[in-house]
Amino acid sequence: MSLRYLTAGETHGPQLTAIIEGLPSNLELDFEALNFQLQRRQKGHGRGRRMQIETDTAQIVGGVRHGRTTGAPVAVIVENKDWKHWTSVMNVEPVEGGDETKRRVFRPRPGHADLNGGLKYNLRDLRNVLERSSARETAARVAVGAIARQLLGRFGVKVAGHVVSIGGIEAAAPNLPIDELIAVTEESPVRVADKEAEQKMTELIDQMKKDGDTIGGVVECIVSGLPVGLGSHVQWDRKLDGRIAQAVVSINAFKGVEVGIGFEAARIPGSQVHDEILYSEEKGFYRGSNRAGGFEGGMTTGEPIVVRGVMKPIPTLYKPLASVDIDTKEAFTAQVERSDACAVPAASVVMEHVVAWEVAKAFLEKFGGDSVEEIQANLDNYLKQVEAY
Ligand SMILES: Cc1cc2nc3c(=O)[nH]c(=O)nc-3n(C[C@H](O)[C@H](O)[C@H](O)COP(=O)(O)O)c2cc1C
Ligand SMILES: C=C(O[C@@H]1CC(C(=O)O)=C[C@@H](OP(=O)(O)O)[C@H]1O)C(=O)O
Repeated sequence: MSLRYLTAGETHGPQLTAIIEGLPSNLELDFEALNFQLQRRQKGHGRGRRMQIETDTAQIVGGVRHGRTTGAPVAVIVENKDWKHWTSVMNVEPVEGGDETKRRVFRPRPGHADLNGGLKYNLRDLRNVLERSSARETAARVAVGAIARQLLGRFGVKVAGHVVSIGGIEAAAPNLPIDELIAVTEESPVRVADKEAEQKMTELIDQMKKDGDTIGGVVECIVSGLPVGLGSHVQWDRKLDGRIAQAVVSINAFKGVEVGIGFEAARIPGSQVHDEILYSEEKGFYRGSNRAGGFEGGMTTGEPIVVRGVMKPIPTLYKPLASVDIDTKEAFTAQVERSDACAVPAASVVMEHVVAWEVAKAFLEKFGGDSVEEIQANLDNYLKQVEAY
């Protein structure tokens, strides 16, 4: 059975829930490390007041005993502390003129899921769409991805992310060894590899906030320590670069993805794009560069995976854009919900975790076994085969 998960839960409901199926047994989980990833997702300049209310922690309520997976489905819960402020809004059927109607959403926000969701599901309170389309759900995805990350870590695979640009302000290309990129701390939970650029980004976000506006950016994720041959060229839905692209664009507000040099490849000749093949006794086959971002033919090359994601500006604007009242059909400005001005740093953490998930899934497809020991044996056997090739 391949690795899979589902999430459930509303942003102002009691909790988010995720069920993971297909994890091997005997994976030792580090709960502190898991919660650290959740806390990183809450940080970064530009987040709104909600993040001061929440202190995200994962409770594992199934599939783990004595700190180790048993092979059973793993169930994870992340509570919404904000729930207590929303219980009546979420539970009481709105009565005309009653308190609950005040939170009804009926002037959809351009850029959010409000209007499409309302039309599609025939819902006249667009809160029913908003509650699930909110990026609050990404807390559950980070919890799930943090477990995938620990599974990969067990086999020496490392995942790191950083902010490349915000509003066109570019941080210098990091060129940091992955260990330094990973070395995020409590004080600096999200990596911007260039302090001067980070300061300018902060000022831009503050300006946007003052103007009632929002701003997006570009984030990058790197995965190192992978063997050649995860994913496959033989069928479209087995190409791992394609699967990662889908996962990245599935993150709320992500509108683009690049693998390796990405769009730059359209501007320069092939001689400057493709990575030359080299061989040495100690390394085996390797590449002189990694412009391909770790992929050829939908399979890993053995070089680090490098993917970038583009996040559009947050849709909720405190100075709202034009919209239409769904009852009267009159022109109005869009409704304003409490909101972030910029969530690019947080989104870089989300991206690390959705990528970690896809890589872990492909890793288990290749080396699958029911316990980590069985996977290790399969991996060792394959590495021997590659070495002897
Ligand atoms: C970490 C994170 C935080 C977000 N915070 C907000 C927010 O506060 N307000 C908002 O309107 N959108 C926010 N978004 C974006 C919306 O969730 C997203 O634009 C919406 O679900 C519509 O989906 P789409 O943009 O992918 O089409 C956030 C996204 C992420 C990844
Ligand atoms: C709750 C989170 O992000 C939320 C994502 C979000 C949206 O519309 O996507 C809107 C805001 O929700 P609220 O109105 O409750 O403040 C963000 O805070 C989170 O990241 O945990």
